[in-house]
Amino acid sequence: MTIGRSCFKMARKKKNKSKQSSRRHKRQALGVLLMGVSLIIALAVITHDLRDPVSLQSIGQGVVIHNWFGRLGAVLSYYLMQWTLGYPILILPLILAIYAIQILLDRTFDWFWKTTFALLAWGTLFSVFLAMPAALRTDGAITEYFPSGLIGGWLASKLVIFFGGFGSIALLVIITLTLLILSIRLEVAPILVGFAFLFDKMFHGLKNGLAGLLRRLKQLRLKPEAASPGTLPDQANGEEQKASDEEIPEINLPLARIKEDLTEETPEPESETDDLLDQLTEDTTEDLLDRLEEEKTAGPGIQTDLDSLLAQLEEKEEKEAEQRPRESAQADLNGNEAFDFEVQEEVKDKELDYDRMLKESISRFEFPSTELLSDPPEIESSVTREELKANADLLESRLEEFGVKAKVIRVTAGPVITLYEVQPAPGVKVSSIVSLANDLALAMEARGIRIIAPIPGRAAVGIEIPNRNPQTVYLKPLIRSEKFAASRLELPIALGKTISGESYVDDLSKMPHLLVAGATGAGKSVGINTMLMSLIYAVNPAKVKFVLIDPKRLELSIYEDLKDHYLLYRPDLDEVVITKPKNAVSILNTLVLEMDRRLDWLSTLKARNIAEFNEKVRKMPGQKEGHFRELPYIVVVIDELADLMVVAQKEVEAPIARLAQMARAVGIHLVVATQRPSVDVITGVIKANIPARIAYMVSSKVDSRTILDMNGAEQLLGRGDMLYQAPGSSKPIRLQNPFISTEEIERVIEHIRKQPKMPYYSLPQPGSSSGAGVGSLGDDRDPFYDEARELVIKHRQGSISFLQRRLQIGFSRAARIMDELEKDGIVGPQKGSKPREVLVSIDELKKMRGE
Ligand SMILES: Nc1ncnc2c1ncn2[C@@H]1O[C@H](COP(=O)(O)OP(=O)(O)OP(=O)(O)O)[C@@H](O)[C@H]1O
Repeated sequence: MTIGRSCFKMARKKKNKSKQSSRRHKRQALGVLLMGVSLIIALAVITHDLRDPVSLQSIGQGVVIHNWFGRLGAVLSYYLMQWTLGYPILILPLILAIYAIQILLDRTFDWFWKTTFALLAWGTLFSVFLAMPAALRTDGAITEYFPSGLIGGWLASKLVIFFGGFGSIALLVIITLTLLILSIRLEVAPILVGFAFLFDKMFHGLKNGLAGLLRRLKQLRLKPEAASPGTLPDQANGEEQKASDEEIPEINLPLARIKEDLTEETPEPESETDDLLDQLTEDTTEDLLDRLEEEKTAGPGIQTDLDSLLAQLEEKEEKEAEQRPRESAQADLNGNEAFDFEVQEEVKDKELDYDRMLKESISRFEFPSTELLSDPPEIESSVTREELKANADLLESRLEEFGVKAKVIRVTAGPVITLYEVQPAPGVKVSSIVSLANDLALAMEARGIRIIAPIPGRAAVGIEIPNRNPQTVYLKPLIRSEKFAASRLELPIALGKTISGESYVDDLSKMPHLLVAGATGAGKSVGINTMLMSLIYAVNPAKVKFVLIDPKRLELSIYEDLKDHYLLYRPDLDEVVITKPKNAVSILNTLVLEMDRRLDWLSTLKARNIAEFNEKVRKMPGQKEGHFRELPYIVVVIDELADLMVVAQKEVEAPIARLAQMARAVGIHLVVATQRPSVDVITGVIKANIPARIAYMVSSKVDSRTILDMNGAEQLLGRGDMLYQAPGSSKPIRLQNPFISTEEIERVIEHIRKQPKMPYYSLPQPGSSSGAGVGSLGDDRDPFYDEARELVIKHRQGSISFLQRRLQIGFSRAARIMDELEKDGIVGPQKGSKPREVLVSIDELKKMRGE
């Protein structure tokens, strides 16, 4: 039976694989074809030659064709160019090529349509530009449409006719600028600021120039009086001074003024020099040196002033030299600040982009219709009343044969099994019925009979007997059921139908983790698929993300297409649905980091759980954009834990145990499935922290006890027959899991794939030194240490708030990391409110890491 099932399964996998590969090949063929067509069009247009004939009919023998693609190329390029946009029609093959790339990569570029429209607009504009000379020459009466094409020619001629030559050029310039702003997001403000700055500089330059000229003119007028020797206090030098003044006419004007001031017995002659120096300090050193040169030529009479001037100049130079490193350091700092400002702006922009994209994706997201799911077959054989009555009588008589007097008081027929509630006669021990399970199965010709003794809350023993014609439970009616549709559950999962045929829905967020066990072929994979589908039908991809770990391969690979919607993955790993144990360990550790990060955020907002946190964030819209964002739930599915445990038990167990212990509050929920529910796979630590369990048919009582802590699962029928142990309830409930086919899943996934993409929810990157993050578990270092170190060095920003913002962690944690960084000599000590100095360069960091 099991062999049959696994054969069937293998065949299904094979079928899926070959279907996927044939689709991929068709797609690739189409992509290459389109690429080829685009290349042919482009080359035909580029090699268009006016001498070539323009009609296929008119082409006679012996005509030389210049076009690379012969007659067809000549005609094609003629119609494409002359009847449309002229040379700018090259945008057509360009658009076609982009489209072909999309097909080849099986991706839809968000910017495709925008770019297409932009290219069309630019093409048209260029075409008009090309036609402008002819239109201006002929006053709008164009007759030649080369190289502009008909469209450009017609538009250019109309422009010239209506707006005149100057008007149409002005209009074209305005349109070009508008298009530039729209298409390359050209910022006008910085250009205007640039112009303003230029004008300002020019204005000041002009003003200073004029002022200087005026000053000089004024001083020229002062010169004769200043040069009067009689006014000099030092009469002995009078003659010499006179001579020198004559020799050097107007150049020593400032000093002449000093001399003049001295004669007027100004109280502090030095202060005048200071004044002068003050004025000079406003000038550049070159100005000063120029002027000094001038003073030097002024002769010995003014030597003292020159000396003092020289001394002052030296002093100034020293000061300048001293200041230079500081200034450059300052400039560096400023540079850095500006850079960081840009970085912050960029980050902010990105955050705003993220929020905008998220908002748009949420509002435009359409849930899949239940029509995509298959209908249950119209006529399903159901058990008739008579049949049930006959079975009840048979059961009573069989029990009597074994010496047990009992009466069937109620019969409930489910889709797969029927529950007979039996009331033992006075004096009959319940245990005597329980021990009859196997004998009864034989007597009733039934496969597995499960006895519930007693039925909780009832004075009866339950005997579950499989129906002869079991019905399949379909997902569609369950999703449509009131229980599912009207549920206000955070993560509703349609688990199946109860024995009485009622829909059973539970909330994964309340479970909060789920252990699924069952022998191969018992229905685990179908069960996991129905869980994922339930979530897809109920929760927007912005609110829930899946991490899928599938070491068996192929089982969950079908969900790869949900990459841009529901999947959470690490771009640095080479797979989005994890199949390699190495990657599984890595992503599990990343999830531990994510958990830590979320715990931190929750504590910052004083929220007890993710629902409270999201509620608080919703109520602070201002904050939301800057700092906190609503968090999606994360559902981690591991389909076959045993396959991971075999390879790396310790590495896998540690993060699973940590997540199971602490992640419930932060919205990370585990669904762990295994076909080997033995203690080496479901270890005590894992089991103790995963309270909700699903047991499909297992092969032994021991397995049943490992998963449920009781017998019973070994009596299940397979094909989705299961026992669900809800956390906190004393007894498991028997459910029939809904069935979903691969085709249904494909249809739903195809629908989701067409929905607007969600922005990527980034997971924290595990630090390089801690390997795949495993080391961070036992390490004293903060798990964010490596990332923080890299950020600080890269952006040269040693501030706590920077770390808070970039890592989205609380203050105390960021401060702790900063202390660690200081201890390790990455940043300098705290100096007031300024950011700390970053002491290590990016190259040094690389060396530290041994790169
Ligand atoms: N809920 C269900 N209703 C009807 N049939 C089911 C149901 N679940 C599973 N089956 C049948 O059982 C087969 C095996 O199921 P499934 O692939 O889920 O088993 P499994 O437990 O995942 O096995 P394995 O461990 O080998 O992967 C399915 O192909 C399907 O025919």
